[in-house]
Parts: sequence; C-alpha cells; structure tokens
Amino acid sequence: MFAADRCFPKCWRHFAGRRWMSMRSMVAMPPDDAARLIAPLFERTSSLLVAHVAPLALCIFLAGRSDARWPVIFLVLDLVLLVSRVALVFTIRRRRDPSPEALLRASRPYFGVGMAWALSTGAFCGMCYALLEDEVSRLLAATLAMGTAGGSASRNAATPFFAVAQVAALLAPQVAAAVLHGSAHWFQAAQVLIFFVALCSIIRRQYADVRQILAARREKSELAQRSEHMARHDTLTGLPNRVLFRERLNEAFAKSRRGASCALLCLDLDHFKEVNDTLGHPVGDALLKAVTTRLLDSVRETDTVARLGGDEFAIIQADAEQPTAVTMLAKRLVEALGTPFDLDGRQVVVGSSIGIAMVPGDGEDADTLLKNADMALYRAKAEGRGRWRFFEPEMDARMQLRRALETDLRRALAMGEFELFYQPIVAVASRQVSGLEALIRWRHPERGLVPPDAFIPLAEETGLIVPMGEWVLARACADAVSWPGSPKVAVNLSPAQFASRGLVEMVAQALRNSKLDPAKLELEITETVMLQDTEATLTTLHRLKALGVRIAMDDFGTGYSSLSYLQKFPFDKVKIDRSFTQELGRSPQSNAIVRAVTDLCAALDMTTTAEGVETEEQLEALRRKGCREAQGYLFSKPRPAADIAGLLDKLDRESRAGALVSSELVPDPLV
Ligand SMILES: Nc1nc2c(ncn2[C@@H]2O[C@H](COP(=O)(O)O[C@H]3[C@@H](O)[C@H](n4cnc5c(=O)[nH]c(N)nc54)O[C@@H]3COP(=O)(O)O)[C@@H](O)[C@H]2O)c(=O)[nH]1
Repeated sequence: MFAADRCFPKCWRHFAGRRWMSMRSMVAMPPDDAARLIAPLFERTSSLLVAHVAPLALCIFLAGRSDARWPVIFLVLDLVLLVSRVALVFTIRRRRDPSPEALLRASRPYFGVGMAWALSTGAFCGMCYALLEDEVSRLLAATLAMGTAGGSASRNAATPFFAVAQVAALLAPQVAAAVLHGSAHWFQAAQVLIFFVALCSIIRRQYADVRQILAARREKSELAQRSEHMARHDTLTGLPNRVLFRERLNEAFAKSRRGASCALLCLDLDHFKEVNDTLGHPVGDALLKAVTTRLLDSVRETDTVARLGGDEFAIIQADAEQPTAVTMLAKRLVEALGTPFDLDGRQVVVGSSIGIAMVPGDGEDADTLLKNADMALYRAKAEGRGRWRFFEPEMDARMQLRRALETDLRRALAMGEFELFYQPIVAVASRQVSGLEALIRWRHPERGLVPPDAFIPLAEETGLIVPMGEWVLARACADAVSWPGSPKVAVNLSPAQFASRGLVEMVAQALRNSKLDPAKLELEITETVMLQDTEATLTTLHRLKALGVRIAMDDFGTGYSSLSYLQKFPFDKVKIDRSFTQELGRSPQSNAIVRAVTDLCAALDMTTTAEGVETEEQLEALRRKGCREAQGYLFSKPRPAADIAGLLDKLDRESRAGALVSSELVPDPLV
C-alpha cells in the first residue's frame, strides 16, 4: 500500500489543498484509529465477491461473443486475484496478535492485491473499449469500469489513498481508450474524468466525516480514562487514593489466601499541620509531593504507596514474610522523612509515625487491617512520634476503653457532671490570697471524682476541650464575682482552644455575662500555645490583653522554655513549674533556675508564681529569691467552689495572724 501511495502523483495528494488521501496521513494517526479505519475492509467479503464476479461475467460473455483470446487471460487473472484476496482476508481475520499495529502490518499485502485487481480490471475494461468494435461490449466494459470504481470509492473511503488509487486504476484506461478512439469519443473521456473527480470528492468528504467521528470517539474515551484515573488517584501526588488502595488491599488478601503475606504500614506526618498553618498551603502541597517522592524511592516496585487524605499515607509491602523486613522498611521510611526538606530554598523539618499490621494475622479483611494499623499508628504517635509500632491485640482493648471514655465525656458534658475546684495563690511576702486557680473535676456517677489528667488529654484530642473550656470560663467568672475581697481567678486555656475560632469573643462574653472586672481574670497558657507560634496566636493574645485580662505563662521551665516567648509577648505572670519548686534547697540547678527566672521576670516587670509549694522551707527559699507569689498544698489543696468563701476567710485570718506574730517578733526600733 505504501507503493500505491508513492506512485500516486503529488498533485493528486494535494487534491483540494490537503494531504487527505496520503498514506502518511494514516501512518501519522494513532495506530488505534488507523486500525479502526482499516478493520471494516476485512469484515464483509460480499462486496469483494461482487467486484470480482462482475468482470468474470463480462470475460465469459466476451469469450463467447468474440474470437479474442485475451479475455480468457483476464478471466484467469481475476480468479487468481479473487482467491488470493479472500485468502488474505481470512488470514488477517485469524491473526494471533490482535494489536492495531499487527493489523496494519497484516493488511499491507491485501492492499497490494487490491491494487493488482484494480489495475487488471481497469486494463481489461480499457482494452474492451479500445479493441472491440462491438458497441454492446464497449458499453458493458465502460459500465463495469465506472460501476466498480463507484463501489470501490464507497467501500474504501476510510482509506482514501487506496480508494483514489483504485478508482484511478479502474478509470484511467477508459479515458485513454476513449481519447485514442478519436474525437467522437472525447465526450466519453471527459465524462469519465468528471466521474473520477466526483468520486474523489465523495471519498474526501466521507473520509473527513469518519475522521471526525473517530476524533470524537477518541476524545470521549480519553475523557473516560481521565475521569477513571481521577476517581482512583490523588490529584496532588498522583498516588492511588483510598478507592484504588482498597482494591489493592483486597487483592493482597486474595493472595494471602493462596499463601502470600504482606504488611500494611499506615504513615502520618508529624507537624504537618504546623507547616500548613505557618508556611501556607502551597508549601504544604509541595511538602506532600516531596514526601511522595521519598516514599516511592524507599519502596520496591511491587509495593503500593497510597495517599489516604491530608498527611495520611499507606503502604502495602508485598511478600513481607518476616517482621524484620517490615521493620527495615519502616526504619527506612522514618529516616527518609526525618531528613529536612528543601522547599524553594526553605528548610522544612517534619517526621513521621508508622503503625503496622500484618497479613495474615492482624485482620481478616481490609477494614479490620486498616483499623488495627491505625491503632498501632496512634500508639506510635502517643509514644513520642518518629516511631513505628506493630499492632498488638491489647491495643484494641485500650482503644475500646478510649472510645468508651470519649462517649462518657460527651455525656458528662451534656449532663453537667463537671465541677470546678479552686486552689489559692498567695503573695509570698504577706501570705495574702491574691487569686485562685480554677481546676476542673469530673464527678462521675460510678467512678466518683475524676482528676483532669484522666480526661483532659482525650478532651483535647477530640476537640471536646472547646465546649468544656467555655463552660469552665463562664463558671469561673461567675464564681469569682461572689468571692470576698475580690481575688483574681486564673483559668487554664488549652492549645486546642487557641486553635479554635471565637476564643476572644467567648472570653468577652463570659466577662459580660458575669460582670467580672477583666483585670480580675487571668488566663494561663502553656508553651505549646506559643509553639504554634503563628501570627494568629500572637494576634489572639494581644486581642485578649486588649480586653483587659491578664495573661500568664504556665509550667515555665518544662518544655522548650524559649526565652523568646517572653520577648514576643508581654506576659503579666510566669508560673515556675512545681518540679523546680520541689527541688529547692536540694538541687543547686533548681535553685539557680528559680533565681534566674525570678530575676529575669522582675526585669521584664512580670510577676513570678512558684507552683507546688508544700513546705515552709520551700516558701522561705522562694522569699529569699524574690519570688512574688506561691501556690501549693502548703496553703491549700484545690477545694470545691462551695468551700471557697470559708477558705478565703480562714487564709485571711491566718495571714493577719502571721503578720501580727512577725511584727511582735520584730523589736520596735522606737522602744
Ligand atoms: N485546659 C484545662 N486544663 C486544666 C483545667 N483544670 C485542670 N487542668 C489541668 O489539668 C492538670 C492537672 O490538674 P490538677 O490535677 O487539678 O492538678 C493541679 C493541682 O492540684 C496541682 N498542684 C497544686 N499544688 C500542688 C502541690 O503542692 N503539690 C502537688 N503535687 N500538686 C499540686 O497542680 C495542678 C495545677 O497545675 P497548673 O495548671 O500547672 O497550675 C494541670 O496541668 C492543669 O493545668 C481546665 O479547666 N482546663
């Protein structure tokens, strides 16, 4: 067929200014499309039979009508070509390789034989016109040439280079014969030429229609493929999403039933939220892409890496016979993600935690396996991040306890089972109460009084701390207005409350409702809040301060204790953690730290309050170091709200008595 293309004059190929009938136009198109155009040629053989039977019949007719022997030669040639063509059609239909490329290769000889048929039939019709003097035979030959040309044009319009070549081969001898016959036949030659041009135009139009249909079909199938891909892949990273991941996990289960094993590793990025919040979402997205590259570099081709959402990734490690192989992969992943990322010249440090569940063993189906790997991940995170943990059945029991506690907490909040206890804060010099810290308790119907350590961490994780904190604030403000002597009330704010919206409005509302003087409310925040170190945190702190309330830094000395926090925000008070107070007099380091913090805060005009004061010796040491306030069991344990008026009265009397005793002990200089 390439030969047919080559032997066709260039001017014809440029018919109407386009290379539409060029073989190259077909070679250039996607093999799928080219194969679709060619395939129908081999599907129906009836039109082929007609194309061969008509010249055969004319040969037989002429052989009986004239003495010429040459029609017999054409008869034999036509029969040979018919048999070869039909044989080729069946060979092509039965080819082993169904690919479009194979079809294109296999169809080449067919086009060659097709051209041979057109040339021989055209020559036969031309010779009839030129050599026979019988008008009927000449008419039959002209009709046969034009009829087969019309049939060929319509049958092969999808392969225009072939259709035009065949039509030309069938009609050219007719034109030549008519021209040679003399001027009386030139009208016939002109008619055949016009017929040829008309057929070319029909072929061209049909081909254009077919191409359009093919393009629309291709676009539709590409669209379907794209939406199919999008439905099963994560758009940001290109990794399999939850849907495809589930399918792969189910496949892994099916393989495990045939004896194979695998491991599921659920991976979470540590501090991803901070990166997103502080550096913005574009950096967060770039980080996720960089993480994806590192994950893919760390696994084998047979493993599956998927993004399940946010900063959650999952890996199916195929053929993980031994836990050691899984441990090695987990170690590799933690190390890979622990190395700082360079994102547009910015160094970003995150880490990862991994929970692992094994197949078979840790779950009978995908849901259970995922749940168990998640539980192991939860444990890995709870143990300090940057770690991996294998699932253990006891984790399930713990998780169920945790869930039960969460449900119980929600119920307790709705039923009003929380209470506030208060612990006094006293001035070191005078022992007078300057304020009281509100400390939440849960009066559980079965478990009795539950301390905050048993439920605050879970309330923070689940977000329940936000409504709980709102209640604490409203209750504490309402209680404080009734206290004799108007001491301040200190309320703990959790980092989760800072992250939630509407904190400032909530504080303002509590003050409005209770009519408490804002200067009497002290909000205690921990370093974790400052660690969130975003502009938003500082703005919130300044807005709170603008309400007139006081802000205290709690548990100072425990976490990172960055002095820059004190520089970034003008705290009213710094509370020294009880771990330092309790070592006073025993540890030179604690003595030095308490002294340093006290001096620093005095210089910055901030009050220092020492927590956990239990002995007179500790109080005396604090007095010597210039600490202004103290809080601890020495003065009182946290007490229920109902006891506070009495407690304040008692402590007031004690401080007056203490003052009297100390003034009696001091000799009067005037005496
Ligand atoms: N976000 C909120 N957190 C709260 C709230 N209420 C309490 N909490 C936090 O829970 C933690 C534990 O509190 P609690 O069991 O009440 O313990 C407090 C005191 O009882 C204890 N303390 C005080 N003096 C002494 C002492 O002399 N010895 C000793 N062993 N313990 C003592 O310290 C806790 C108060 O600590 P702090 O808050 O740092 O001042 C605790 O972290 C609370 O913050 C709440 O409503 N919201």
